[in-house]
Amino acid sequence: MEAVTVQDLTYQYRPGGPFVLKGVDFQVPRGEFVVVTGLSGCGKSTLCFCLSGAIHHNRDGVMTGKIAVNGKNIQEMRPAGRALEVGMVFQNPDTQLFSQTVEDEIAFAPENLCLPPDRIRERVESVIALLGIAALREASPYQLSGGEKHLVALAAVLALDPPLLILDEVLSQLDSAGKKKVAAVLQRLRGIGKTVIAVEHNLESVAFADRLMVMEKGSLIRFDRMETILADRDFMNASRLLYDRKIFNSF
Ligand SMILES: Nc1ncnc2c1ncn2[C@@H]1O[C@H](COP(=O)(O)OP(=O)(O)OP(=O)(O)O)[C@@H](O)[C@H]1O
Repeated sequence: MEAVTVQDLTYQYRPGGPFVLKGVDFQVPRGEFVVVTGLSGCGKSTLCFCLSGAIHHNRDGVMTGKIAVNGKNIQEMRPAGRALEVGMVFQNPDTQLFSQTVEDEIAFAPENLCLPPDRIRERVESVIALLGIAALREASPYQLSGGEKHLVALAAVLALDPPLLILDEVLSQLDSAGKKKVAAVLQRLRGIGKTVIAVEHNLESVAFADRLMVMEKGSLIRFDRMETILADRDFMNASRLLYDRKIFNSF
């Protein structure tokens, strides 16, 4: 079964307003790692909000089309059920961090699901180990750097073990060592069968992805194997995507 099926998706932030997404159609099979890219303002974050169901918080918005996650219509799912199917890390992690300590932040969602205390502890410890953030355990999420906040938001989402992860520029605020570390974690997540849809501007750190989705002005203009698009010099130049010349030249 497909992890995600999107059919003729359109979105306006207000009735009669501009179409920020225009007839977007795609499918992502389970276990695939997809990177979404495109120039600023082309609709990547809006697509993420739609895929995660979070767009429902914007009451003025008008969404048409269909989104199915693991065969279930995302619009018809309750928030608790949705959180078990899809986890999203927002571009601005401040919007999703609210606990006193990093440990509490990670434990929050499993506690809300009323998991037994030993299973909560087990999940907290396993994501702390997976992301290598033991040193941040007692820290206040508000006092972390932008990159650390993204890591903690990712940890909190992983604590629910959702099969689909939507990541909106989680690597962008990390230094190059941090990028490598988190990219390795993302590859590991793919290795354990997670489906990942990750927005990134700079393709260098995510060159391991299976497929690349390129958006332009609310439309999906290309969705193909990562290496195929990177090797298409005319397309890369015309679409002004950010790439590292060393990678570009290696294809
Ligand atoms: N809350 C909002 N209300 C109205 N318009 C919005 C809102 N959020 C985004 N937009 C508009 O929707 C369009 C797409 O924005 P979006 O944030 O999805 O793009 P993006 O590709 O993620 O950009 P970036 O790479 O800069 O994060 C832009 O024109 C933006 O101004």
